[in-house]
Amino acid sequence: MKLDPFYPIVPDFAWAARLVPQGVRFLQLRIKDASAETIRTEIAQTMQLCAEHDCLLVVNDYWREAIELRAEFIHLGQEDLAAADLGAIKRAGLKLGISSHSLEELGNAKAAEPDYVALGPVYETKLKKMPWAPQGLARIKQWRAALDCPLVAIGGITVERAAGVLEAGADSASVITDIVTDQNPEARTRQWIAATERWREDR
Ligand SMILES: Cc1ncc(COP(=O)(O)OP(=O)(O)O)c(N)n1
Ligand SMILES: Cc1nc(C(=O)O)sc1CCOP(=O)(O)O
Ligand SMILES: [Mg+2]
Repeated sequence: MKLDPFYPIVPDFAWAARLVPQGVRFLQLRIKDASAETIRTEIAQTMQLCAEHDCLLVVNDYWREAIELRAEFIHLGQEDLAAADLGAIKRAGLKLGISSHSLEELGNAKAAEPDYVALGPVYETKLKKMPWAPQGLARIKQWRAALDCPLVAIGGITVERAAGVLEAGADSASVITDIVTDQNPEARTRQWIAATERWREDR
């Protein structure tokens, strides 16, 4: 499958409702610290929004809810993957994206036959403390050569860095901070869409 080259991640439906109408085609809903009821409501609302805007939605972490609500795509980190019922995910027809930060984790990810593998952090990220040093663009080339599925790059990516990441071989650049901390996140989203247009046209 071909991924859109721009892959923003939002923390809730309210953020999705701001960004998706700008022309986002590939989005992750990454909810943290919410009640079970809120999680289900937010996933359902964001699924409806994305369906209305022809945007492929990836639900982070909550694979049980994604199955129940008939979502299309789930993202799991390595610990999430180890704890998840991979058979149930596959039987439900959910597409699967998996994080990786080392060669060992790349091997774990490939063994799960994912629909994309994410490599991070490409650059230093301020979003969360990570035990891995920034991987850099050379690592993207290495991961690209080792994979026969799409590659997502994540971590510290800005609109100015997006072209370098995509030129290095990533199929999509994922981003949180560069958008959600911008003074005008809607305008920043449009800048991202314009900056990644060349890779969209190739598809
Ligand atoms: C595209 C993408 N890449 C990596 C992650 C991180 O997943 P994980 O390590 O499970 O951490 P949390 O995001 O769940 O805190 C991601 N969500 N998306
Ligand atoms: C949530 C997450 N996971 C990463 C990984 O490397 O697995 S990096 C990251 C944060 C990405 O956000 P920002 O664009 O703000 O740096
Ligand atoms: Mg996770």
